[in-house]
Amino acid sequence: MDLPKDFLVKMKDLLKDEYEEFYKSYHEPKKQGLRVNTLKVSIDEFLEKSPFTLEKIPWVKEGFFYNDEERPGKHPYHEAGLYYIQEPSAMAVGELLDAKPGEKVLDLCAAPGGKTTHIAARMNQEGFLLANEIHPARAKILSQNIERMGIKIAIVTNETPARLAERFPTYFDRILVDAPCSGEGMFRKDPNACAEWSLENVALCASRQIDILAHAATMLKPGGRLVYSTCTFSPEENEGVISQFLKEDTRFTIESVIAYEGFRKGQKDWIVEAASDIDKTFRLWPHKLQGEGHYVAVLTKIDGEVVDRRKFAEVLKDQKVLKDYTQFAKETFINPPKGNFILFGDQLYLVPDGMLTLKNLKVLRPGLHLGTKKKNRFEPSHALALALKEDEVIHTWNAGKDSDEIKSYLRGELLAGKGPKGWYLVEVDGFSIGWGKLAGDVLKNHYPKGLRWAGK
Ligand SMILES: C[S@@+](CC[C@H](N)C(=O)[O-])C[C@H]1O[C@@H](n2cnc3c(N)ncnc32)[C@H](O)[C@@H]1O
Repeated sequence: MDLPKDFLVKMKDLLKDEYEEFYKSYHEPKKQGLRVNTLKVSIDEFLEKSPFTLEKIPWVKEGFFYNDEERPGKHPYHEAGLYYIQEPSAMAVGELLDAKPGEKVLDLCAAPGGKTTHIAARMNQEGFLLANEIHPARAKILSQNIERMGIKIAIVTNETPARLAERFPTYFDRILVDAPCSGEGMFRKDPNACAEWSLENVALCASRQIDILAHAATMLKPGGRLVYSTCTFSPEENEGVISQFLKEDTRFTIESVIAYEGFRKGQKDWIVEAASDIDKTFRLWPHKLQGEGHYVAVLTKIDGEVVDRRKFAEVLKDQKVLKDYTQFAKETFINPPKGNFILFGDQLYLVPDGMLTLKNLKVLRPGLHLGTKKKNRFEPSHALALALKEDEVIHTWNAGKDSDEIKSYLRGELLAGKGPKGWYLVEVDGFSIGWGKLAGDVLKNHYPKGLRWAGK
C-alpha cells in the first residue's frame, strides 16, 4: 500500500516511539465486523442460528468479528436485516451516543447508515430518529439500509445542516455528528481515501466540521448529548476542532464516559490551545485494538435557552383516503402497526408522534412506508414487510435459510403452494424478508426488482 509521504512524516513526528508499531498495522489484515440488529433478533437467538464464525467485539454488545471468507453480505439473513456489516471501531460511536427509547435523536451526517441503524436498534422503535445526508445519492443508500433493518421511527432527509438548524432549534435529546473527514483511519480499508488525502484537505475538513458542529449545537436541547466522531488521526480535526468548538460555544463541556479496553485518550500536546479536558475524548488506534482509526468526543450542553417555534406535521384524518389501506389491514394484520398517517402523493406513511412539519425540506422517507394507494386497492411496501414480525400478520410463508425456496424467492421467482388467497409475509427462519401474494396455488413474488439475486 502506497501511503502519502506527507502523512507518514506527520505521523512519525506525532507518534515518535510508537510509530513503527503503528506503521506495521498497515501490513496486518483488516478486521471485519457485523452488528446484530436487535430490532429483528436477540443476540442469543442470532448466535444460535448464525452460520458464521463469530468472535465478540469487546466495546459493543451487539458487535462481532467475522471471517471474511464466509461472506455474510450475501446471505438471506442479511437481506432480512438480521445484521449490518460495519467496521468494528465505527461501532464505538453508537455505543457512546447511547440513545434511549422514546428520545428525539438526530444523525446529521448519516449515510450509508451504519451508525443510524445502530442508534435505531438502541431506541427499540420508540421515539423519533432523523437521519440526514447532504449528498442525494448517498441519502438513497441510507434510506435503503433503514428499510432493510426494519426501522419504523426514522425520517430520512437530504438537507444541509444549516436548513435543519432553522427548522429544529433545541429539538433533539441527542445528536451525532459523524463528520466528513480526511479519512486517515480508513487507508487500510479504502485505498480511495489514500488517493484523496492532502494536507490542504485536512485543513478544509477541520473548518467544515466546525461549521457542522455549530449547527448541531443549535438543534440540541439543554442537557442533551452531542457526539462528534471522525475516522481520521489528524489533530487539526479531532482535538483541534473540539477545542475550537468549546472555545466558541461555552454552553458545552466534555463528558466523562467509560473508556473500553484499547481506547486511548485524546492528545493534549498535539495541538495549541487544547481544551482543558481534551484527554477525556477517545482515540481508537489500529495498533492498539482490532479495528481501524477513529476519534470520538462526547459533549453535553450544560446550558442554553429553549427555543420553541415548532409547527407539528399535519396528519391524515380523512378515513375515506384510508379506505383501501383499512381493508388491506383487516385482511393482513393481527395487530396493525400504530401511529399517525401521512400521504406523500400516493404513498402512505406512518409517522412517529411529535413529528414537526417537513414542509419545504428535501425528504426521502417521512416515516415507515406502508405502501402505495392504487385505484381501489392498496399495495404494501417492502419497508413494511421488513418492519413486521410473524405474530403481527395473518398469513406467513416461511422458508429455511439453506432452502432452494428462499433462493428462488430472492431471485424473484414464483413459488408454488396452497392456502387462502391474500398477502403473505415471506420469512426466512421466521424473520420477515418480503411480500408475496397468493392466488390459484401460486405465490406471486413481490421482492423488489432492484434487490433480486442474479443467477441460479
Ligand atoms: C463519515 S461519513 C458518515 C458515515 C455514517 N455516519 C455511517 O456510519 O454510515 C460523513 C458523511 O458526511 C457527509 N457530508 C459531507 N459534507 C457534509 C456537510 N457539509 N454537511 C453535512 N454532511 C456532510 C458525507 O456525504 C458523508 O456521507
